[in-house]
Amino acid sequence: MTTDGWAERVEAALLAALLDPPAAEGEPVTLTDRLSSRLSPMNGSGLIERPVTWVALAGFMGTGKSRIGWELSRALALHFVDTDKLITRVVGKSIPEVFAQEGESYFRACEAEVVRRVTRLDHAVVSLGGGTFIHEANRRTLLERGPVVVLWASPETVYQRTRHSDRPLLQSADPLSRIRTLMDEREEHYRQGTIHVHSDGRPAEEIVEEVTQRLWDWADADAALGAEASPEHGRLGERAAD
Ligand SMILES: Nc1ncnc2c1ncn2[C@@H]1O[C@H](COP(=O)(O)OP(=O)(O)O)[C@@H](O)[C@H]1O
Ligand SMILES: O=C(O)C1=C[C@@H](OP(=O)(O)O)[C@@H](O)[C@H](O)C1
Ligand SMILES: [Mg+2]
Repeated sequence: MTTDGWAERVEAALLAALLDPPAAEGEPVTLTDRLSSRLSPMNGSGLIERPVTWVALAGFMGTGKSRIGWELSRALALHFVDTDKLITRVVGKSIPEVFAQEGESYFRACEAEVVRRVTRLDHAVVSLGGGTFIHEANRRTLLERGPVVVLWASPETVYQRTRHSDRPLLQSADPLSRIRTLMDEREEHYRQGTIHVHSDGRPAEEIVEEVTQRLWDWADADAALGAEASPEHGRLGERAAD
């Protein structure tokens, strides 16, 4: 198994996924430049105040990472990256095809590379796959980069939300038992996230609202901690406004 050339392909896919239309002649072409140039028109009417300019969403399958991540990115006027979609784009196969034809370990290697790349982005909401945060190196890289919001749901909710999908790890004669077992195994890892939000029986807008509020609380606490360490750090100008 090899992921040679992956860094370049992931970079190209990130650019393609985030940039529409493609760069015109004379426009900045690095990812960071393009991200800031794409966001700048929104600054015309004043500052955009956000709690953060980067956040990742983790949690079990079906907790709503992809959907809530997308809606959160709209609410915060940030770009959106779903790591599974990125892998699908780079490999040219669906996630079930990657698992069936290349194997899970290949998929995990792709995931690790994608984590390294998306943690170098700014102005982005990143929705992870359900297994991404389970691997220690990914977890460390993500938590060093910024807050990781973990979404939670009961096994029954997960089952209802995933029963008509083709998630490879849930192809079982008894998917509910499989969900329970896998969730038990993974729980201790998910607990290491920064912020925890329940998604059972709640509409997406309510979840996005709670996530946003909790990110503000986190950012304020972080700024207060920084101010204690160094009085310069906590000033308003240091917050994630642009
Ligand atoms: N809060 C919610 N209430 C109802 N359905 C939801 C909610 N969040 C997500 N869903 C639906 O559940 C399914 C799985 O959500 P998804 O975002 O793909 O989860 P994940 O990325 O965590 O696996 C999708 O059909 C999605 O629209
Ligand atoms: O939990 C997992 O290991 C997986 C979760 C999936 O993503 P979602 O959590 O978005 O369904 C996808 O990455 C892959 O099927 C493996
Ligand atoms: Mg998803």
